[in-house]
Amino acid sequence: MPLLEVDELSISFNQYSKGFKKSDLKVIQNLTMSIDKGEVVAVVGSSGSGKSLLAHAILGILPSNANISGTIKYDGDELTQKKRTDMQGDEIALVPQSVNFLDPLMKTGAQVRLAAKKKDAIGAQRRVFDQYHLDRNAEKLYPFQLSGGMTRRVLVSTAVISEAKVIIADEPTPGLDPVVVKEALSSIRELADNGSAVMLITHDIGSALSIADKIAVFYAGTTVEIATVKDFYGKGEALRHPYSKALWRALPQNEFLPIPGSQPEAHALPNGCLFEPRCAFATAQCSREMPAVKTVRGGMVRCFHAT
Ligand SMILES: Nc1ncnc2c1ncn2[C@@H]1O[C@H](COP(=O)(O)OP(=O)(O)OP(=O)(O)O)[C@@H](O)[C@H]1O
Ligand code: NI
Repeated sequence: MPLLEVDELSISFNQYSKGFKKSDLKVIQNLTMSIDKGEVVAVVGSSGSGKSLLAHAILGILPSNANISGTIKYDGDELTQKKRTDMQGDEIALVPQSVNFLDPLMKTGAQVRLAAKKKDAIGAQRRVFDQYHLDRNAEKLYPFQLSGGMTRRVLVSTAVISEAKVIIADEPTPGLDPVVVKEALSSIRELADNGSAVMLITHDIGSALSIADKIAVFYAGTTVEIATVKDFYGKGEALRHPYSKALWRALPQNEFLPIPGSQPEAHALPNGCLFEPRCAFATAQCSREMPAVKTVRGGMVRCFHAT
């Protein structure tokens, strides 16, 4: 049984435009995915595809104008707001996308200790800092005194010390030098090897492939494919969705072929398949209906024509 299970999740925002006409902006549609213990599932997709919103929905921190449908389950039970309060937030931890999640007025050591589960918070914090190559002096620094790489390691430390069973790392490596990226990624892999279920959110498919077990490909607020890392090779012949194949082929180390067109915006979504306007294989059915999720060769795909 998966530790975290998202089923047919949809999220929209109430918007009031001119003349007080209320409209509903759909940002996530019928999104389905799951993560097992010990597994890293990477969520890849371009900017605005709904990656951070998925993380925020799981953590129950969406803004109040969000409407949610579908279910999110943790260890078999639906994650209601009450269940989240009962768990006191220590089963699911976020490595946030923005350093703004750190308190600028609090020294990093004290901040990380707040998340500690053990009684000996200082000991636990020092062990985690050692593990992530943050020296003794680092605990006395304020967030603004940290380098980019140190900030990332402090953020990861917060998740590690919480001993959370589900860890969601939202874009943990932007703007870091390659050595630090590698280090941050391997520390995320370690979390899974120690038994956590990890969601790695990134727009960098290369990073995702280096540590993940599965890749969930997002497009315009839904999962178009979930494939194992082994399916990413050659010209993408083992992949199931035209968008995943195109993403793979667009990598510099592959054919570097750009995908014509752009991801539709939330206020102008197509009626049928969200990828239809850019798809070379689209038929009349694709412009009429959104394809349901199906299993093809052991992977999940949302395409009428996948074989
Ligand atoms: N509070 C909000 N009200 C209305 N729309 C929102 C709100 N928050 C996010 N959105 C919209 O939802 C969509 C998905 O946003 P999200 O932050 O999840 O994207 P992302 O995949 O994480 O992108 P990035 O790679 O840039 O971090 C975007 O189009 C965004 O503009
Ligand atoms: Ni994001």
